[in-house]
Amino acid sequence: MKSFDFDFLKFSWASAIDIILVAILIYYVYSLIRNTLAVNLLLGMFIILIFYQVVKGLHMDLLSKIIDKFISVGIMALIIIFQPEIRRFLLHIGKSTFLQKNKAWWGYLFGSKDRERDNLLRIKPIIDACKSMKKSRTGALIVFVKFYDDELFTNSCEIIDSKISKRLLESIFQKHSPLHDGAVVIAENKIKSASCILPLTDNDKLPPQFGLRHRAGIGISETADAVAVIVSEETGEIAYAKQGRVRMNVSFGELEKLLNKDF
Ligand SMILES: Nc1ncnc2c1ncn2[C@@H]1O[C@H](COP(=O)(O)OP(=O)(O)OP(=O)(O)O)[C@@H](O)[C@H]1O
Repeated sequence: MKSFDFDFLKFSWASAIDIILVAILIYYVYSLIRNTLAVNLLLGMFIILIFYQVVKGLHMDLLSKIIDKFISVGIMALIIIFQPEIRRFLLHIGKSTFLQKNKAWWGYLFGSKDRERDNLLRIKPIIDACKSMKKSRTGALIVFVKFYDDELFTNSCEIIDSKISKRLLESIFQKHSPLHDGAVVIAENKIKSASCILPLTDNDKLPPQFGLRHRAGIGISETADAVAVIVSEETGEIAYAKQGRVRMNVSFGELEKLLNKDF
């Protein structure tokens, strides 16, 4: 009689590490795609995979061949569909490395006090502009990126490349300015461009009051390593978008802390 092979039940340290790493990977993927349409896509794939296993188990050759072909083409399709998530995932891994996380060490080696002071100086005009735009109910969308990606922004943007200033931000967003439509992009310590058309998020779980400005702010935080500050024209409320998630009603104290951390 044929005996069962229980070899696969042998458990080693390598298996334990393997399981832990897979659990961490699943957690990372889940936290990146949570509240996005990618969850539905992943669920759809999962259902197809289960169906494939059932069909294969029942030896339904024709159907399993069709699904097999579909899956092999599907891998390419998945890379295209999940391109923003894959990009974010890789950026996230890069940003979470030991040296990146321990900025104190970088600062110690390369003069953190100066950097902190520079940071506050650079953030202050933005906070002041937001305060005044909130008061005057001027809608604004400001995107912060570490490195300006020509491919992502130059198509629709008006290049500015100027020092960050409160009055410049206010005049860009005031209603009669020809540049007020779209987003301002701040990178490398400069107002790089204005009037930028950004990709809109297709998240269908956002509150109904979110219009295009909010959707564009959230959209760019999903597709690029960017954060966005949104000043609502309707309510004057400040929102902060990061990694596809949005924080509403952000106070100026919080905004300063968030920008100091992320920008
Ligand atoms: N794809 C886009 N990229 C950048 N900015 C955009 C985009 N689409 C719309 N906007 C900006 O959003 C403005 C329209 O905002 P809308 O009223 O739809 O937004 P909202 O999210 O409801 O915000 P508010 O509370 O300010 O009304 C446009 O005038 C334009 O400046």
